[in-house]
Amino acid sequence: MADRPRIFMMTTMHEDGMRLLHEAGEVVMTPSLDRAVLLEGVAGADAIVTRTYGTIDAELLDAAGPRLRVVGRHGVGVDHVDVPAATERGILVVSTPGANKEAVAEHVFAFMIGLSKHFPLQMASLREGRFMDRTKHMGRDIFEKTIGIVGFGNVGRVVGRIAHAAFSMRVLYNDIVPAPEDVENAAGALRVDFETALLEADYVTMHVPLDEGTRGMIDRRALSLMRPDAILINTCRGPVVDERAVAEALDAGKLWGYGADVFAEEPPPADHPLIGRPDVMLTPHSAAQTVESLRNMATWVAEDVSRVLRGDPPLRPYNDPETVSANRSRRPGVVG
Ligand SMILES: NC(=O)C1=CN([C@@H]2O[C@H](COP(=O)(O)OP(=O)(O)OC[C@H]3O[C@@H](n4cnc5c(N)ncnc54)[C@H](O)[C@@H]3O)[C@@H](O)[C@H]2O)C=CC1
Ligand SMILES: O=C(O)C(=O)COP(=O)(O)O
Repeated sequence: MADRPRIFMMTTMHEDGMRLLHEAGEVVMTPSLDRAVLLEGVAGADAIVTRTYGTIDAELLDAAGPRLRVVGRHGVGVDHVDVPAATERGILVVSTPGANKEAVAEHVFAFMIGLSKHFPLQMASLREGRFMDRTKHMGRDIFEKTIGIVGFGNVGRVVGRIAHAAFSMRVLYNDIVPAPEDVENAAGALRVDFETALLEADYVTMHVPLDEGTRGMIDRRALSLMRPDAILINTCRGPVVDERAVAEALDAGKLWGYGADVFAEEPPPADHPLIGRPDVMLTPHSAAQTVESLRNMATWVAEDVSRVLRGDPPLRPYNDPETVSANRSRRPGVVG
């Protein structure tokens, strides 16, 4: 069919989601995320599907042309999408909130357990034939310690529930919006200000979106408030944490360990100050890369992109459909 919607993919994804998109339109996969390739390839698209990489700004939206109706975000963070520019142009943005919350929360506990028990050091001892060094690195238990959860949304709440139910932890959270009482109760969680979370927590874990209010939230000052034996975890976005300040705190013995799935720059440079240290655990933005989470993200985004393309309201809009629709009707030359 000549007039099938054109779905421009900036990434591949789980086959269950791909199948839905192939039913909804003509799927075109970009051969690379090179800017010039994207600007050329996106022309004439009705939909764009993105994951974490490849900036979707006003220029790219304009390069798509007047048919573009929807940007589908496989995943949660939309810091690489200019949402106001999309709204202004009458383009819906849909995402998959909650699709990866268990995957990321479990990843947080992998870091918490691994760093508390000195896994990097102990595994190196074993690998290097120093088995009897087993007593050299005194770990610690998580049971009944205090966790400070910064950002108590989908991921933060699962972290809170696990901390409470599995480790009997004291759960403090900091969020700009108070959680409903039943949500707080499910995690035995108490809302505190940012400084209190930093001052009192044995584990501080970051679950905020990257925006102007959260960029550099964990800086030298924040680190100086934390306990010297605290463990800091960052699975949200690299720029939320000042990595150099973390390296300095670790060097000065003012932080027990750092676990991160995200970096200020991705991929990080080879001479990154944290890579290779025994007091950190780092993964390559892989917290959401589990079977269940990948299937959720792919099928949920494909479902919403398909809905929008056939004129149905999306289930998980990120921008306001009414504003989008009003702006769209005012745009000259738009299609559909
Ligand atoms: N490593 C990975 O693969 C993944 C990373 N992420 C990142 O983690 C972030 C959080 O994910 P979700 O919990 O699913 O998002 P969410 O949107 O459900 O929760 C974010 C929470 O942060 C709060 N918040 C916003 N600004 C704040 C501030 N200045 N101080 C305190 N709280 C603030 C919000 O009110 C909200 O409750 C995402 O935005 C994304 O960037 C999410 C999933 C996977
Ligand atoms: O959901 C997010 O924000 C993530 O960072 C992971 O998303 P991805 O697997 O890159 O689509």
